[in-house]
Amino acid sequence: MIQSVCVRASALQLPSINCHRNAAMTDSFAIDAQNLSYSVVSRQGKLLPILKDCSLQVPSGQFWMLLGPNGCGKSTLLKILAGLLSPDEGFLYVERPRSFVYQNPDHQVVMPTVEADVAFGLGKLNLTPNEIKTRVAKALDAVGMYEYLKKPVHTLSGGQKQRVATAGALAEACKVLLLDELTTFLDETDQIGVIKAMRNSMDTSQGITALWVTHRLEELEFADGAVYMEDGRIIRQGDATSIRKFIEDKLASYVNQINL
Ligand SMILES: Nc1ncnc2c1ncn2[C@@H]1O[C@H](COP(=O)(O)OP(=O)(O)OP(=O)(O)O)[C@@H](O)[C@H]1O
Repeated sequence: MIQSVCVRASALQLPSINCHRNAAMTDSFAIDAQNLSYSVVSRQGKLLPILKDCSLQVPSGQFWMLLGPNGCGKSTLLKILAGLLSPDEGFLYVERPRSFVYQNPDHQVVMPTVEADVAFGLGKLNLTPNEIKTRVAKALDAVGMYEYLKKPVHTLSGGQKQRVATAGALAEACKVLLLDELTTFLDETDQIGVIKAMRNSMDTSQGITALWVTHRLEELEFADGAVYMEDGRIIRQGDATSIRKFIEDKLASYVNQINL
């Protein structure tokens, strides 16, 4: 079964995945993953577990973040939620359509102008030219980029490209946005611009759920909830304030240990 994932960059072959929706469990969650495991086989033929028994639930309409140390499995989990990788085991429900936005801003934008880029994914939807114009304008407005409508994309900063990519997903009326470390390559001003645009688009577009992978604790200020991972496992999930405190306490205890 091919998944109906809106992927912005060049056409990707999506693998098949077992998804069994259980309505009773998932009604209030746009993302509901239970006991997901994922392994790869090394060149030496050894099985390397990457995700171990991961369960998470993101309520519909909320903006959540996924945090954890380098290599703990955040991107792998996000790709499974996007349907780009298949888990070995577990139950998975993600509301459709869903869209995956990549980390590198230069991999996001594919058309010569902002307007054409945001309209890029709409071709398949059988819309009239007026409907396309309205969707593009609304999506660019949500991310604070409407005045850039006619600009060539090569004149945009990294953060502006990320906002245009996000607008592309919003224009396609995606229900779930999966955002992989959008602020990694950005300077501080662009980083704040992208996250504020994301928060604003969540507040102005109804019914969208987003999961945002980040390393930056300060970004939790913009989130409703968060998931913290370590070594392929989900350690904790909950409201953004309590997860921030949990991670800060962990960091403080680590610093204390190395100062002893
Ligand atoms: N195809 C693969 N083959 C071998 N190892 C892999 C493969 N994909 C991921 N890994 C390993 O799995 C672990 C998790 O990778 P992943 O990219 O999901 O982590 P991450 O938390 O997103 O890391 P980062 O924060 O550094 O981006 C890493 O140790 C990575 O090297």
